[in-house]
Amino acid sequence: MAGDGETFVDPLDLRVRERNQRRSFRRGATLVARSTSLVWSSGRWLFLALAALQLVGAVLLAGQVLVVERFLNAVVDLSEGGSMQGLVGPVAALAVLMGAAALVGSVQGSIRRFLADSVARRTWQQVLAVATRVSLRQFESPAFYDSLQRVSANAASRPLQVTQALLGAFGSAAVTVTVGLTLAAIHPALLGLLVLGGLPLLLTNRRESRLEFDFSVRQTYPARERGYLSIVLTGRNEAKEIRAFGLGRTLRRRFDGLYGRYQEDLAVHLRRRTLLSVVGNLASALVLAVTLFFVVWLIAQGEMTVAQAGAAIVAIRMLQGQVATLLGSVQSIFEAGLFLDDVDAFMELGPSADSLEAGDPAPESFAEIHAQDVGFTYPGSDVPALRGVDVTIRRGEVVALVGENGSGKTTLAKILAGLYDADDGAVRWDGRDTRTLDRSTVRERVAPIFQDFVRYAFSARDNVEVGDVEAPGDDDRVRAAAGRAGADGFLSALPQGYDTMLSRLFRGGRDLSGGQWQRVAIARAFYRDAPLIILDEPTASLDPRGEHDLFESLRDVLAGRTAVFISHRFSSVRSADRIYVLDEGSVAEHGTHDELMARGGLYADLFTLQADAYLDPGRSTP
Ligand SMILES: Nc1ncnc2c1ncn2[C@@H]1O[C@H](COP(=O)(O)OP(=O)(O)OP(=O)(O)O)[C@@H](O)[C@H]1O
Repeated sequence: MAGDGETFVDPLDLRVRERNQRRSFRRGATLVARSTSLVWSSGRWLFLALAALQLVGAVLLAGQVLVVERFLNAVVDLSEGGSMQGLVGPVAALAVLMGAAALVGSVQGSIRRFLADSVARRTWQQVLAVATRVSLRQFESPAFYDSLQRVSANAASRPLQVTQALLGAFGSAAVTVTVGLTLAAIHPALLGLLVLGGLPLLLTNRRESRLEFDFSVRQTYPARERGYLSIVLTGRNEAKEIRAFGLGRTLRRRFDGLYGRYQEDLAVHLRRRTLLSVVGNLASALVLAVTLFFVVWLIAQGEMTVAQAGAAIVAIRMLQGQVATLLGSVQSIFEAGLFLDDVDAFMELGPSADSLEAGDPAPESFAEIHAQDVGFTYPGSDVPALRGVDVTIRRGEVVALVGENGSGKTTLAKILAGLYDADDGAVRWDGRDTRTLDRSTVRERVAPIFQDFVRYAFSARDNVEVGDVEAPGDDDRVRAAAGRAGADGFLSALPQGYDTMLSRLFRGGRDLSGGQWQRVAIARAFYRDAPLIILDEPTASLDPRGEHDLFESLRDVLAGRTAVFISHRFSSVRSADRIYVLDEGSVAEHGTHDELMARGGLYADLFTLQADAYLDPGRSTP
């Protein structure tokens, strides 16, 4: 991953890396080739059209220089007693050329904007395709996550920068060559003076861009602080607490203080930049004055006509602007280089994502799933989350996982759901190691609902249907699943029924209570026609009656399907066919409720603790 190992990558470090990256010719050539292939693959016809228009634009500019010479010749003729007619041709040609250049410029602007958008779209397609397919394990790696964040944060602006810079570089290179040749044809020495005139601007521009860079590095951290405060001050979730604790004024003052300091720094920075720019332009103007004297001298020597001199001056002004654009574009390509590196590193994850989809499809159903001697350690962690876990789940059973916080229940559920592969041991479906099966088909056979299920800002119907997006939308099935999860009543009563948007973020949207959301999530699992359902604390937000009803009807609702559920409420667990008690990543004991109570081990302790707390008001709940 971009060579960062597992460490957190601070955006500030990135900017410093950006500044310190090699700016060799080779790197520049690689980046130009990389940018060209990105832009080409996003819209080759638009790219070709732009390149052609740029050539046309360059020729039109060179043409203007030549026509200026003819125009000045006609002016000189006029002053020496010639007729006005001689002026008509050059003036008309100049008007046509300038009009055509303006037209070409505006068409280019529109095409460039559209092309930049196509590049952004293509980048998003590639990044999102990889982001939604890579192993979940990648999300445990800070380096991966940082890379993903960087790529997505930049995906909106950097493709535009790459496109503009690339086209800017091509365009100004074309103009520099054509107008430069025209100038050299007038007098070769003028090219040397032109380079000399550009030198002060080049030096001060470099210095200016360094100043700008240092300024933005210095501002990165306070800008992030400001950004965070603005999120807190405007966030929907934070709004309650901001009011309850009266934090608004204090946080606003903090935000404004940061802004004030930023503006003070900005004023100093802008003063420095202006000074540099004035120095650069004065020096350049000085060289221009020398060039003008030189031109006058050439005229006096009879080596140049007045008309040629005028055309040369026009060409020099044009070239100065073009050289500045060329330098700026090259600078921009280097700046975008790290983004392109990030995208490439990210794309390399694509093939490893594909390898997860190799293998036979998982069987439609199973007689027995056996997690055998399973061990698992989260990336970046030293302590295993699971060790030698042995769990058997037979078709049609209801199996419960219990244990204290952090004992490994959710981790085991994720492995059973095919979201992680075990590091040691194996999960076998009727004897077949799931690692040899196409993982996407294993996931299709499981319907898991985790504690932190997603509350999609979609309609109520969509919130149930996300349980099985491949299935053709079926209202009856949606209602049936919601009914089994006890959600049909309140969803039907919403203003637009199942079409109601379940979020206040959108017009006409409604929010649900925590318990209602949990029922919608359970409906999602029931909607999926999977042989195995995994419910991670499905009743945590349900009221006691809701919880009781759900477990009472669980076997009916499952209709022969197998369920693994995790719960801290022992009252809901006791009816399970088998209960596995996890302790620090291992199975401490297992059996039915009666067997485990008779054994008098950890389960019996925890059960008694909870039961006593309900019965004896003097004791606190565990
Ligand atoms: N993403 C992660 N990265 C590193 N360690 C993790 C991660 N998720 C969980 N862990 C660790 O793995 C262990 C098992 O966590 P797990 O979430 O499976 O426990 P749990 O039994 O489901 O807990 P709870 O009852 O609180 O939900 C814990 O020590 C936890 O700190």
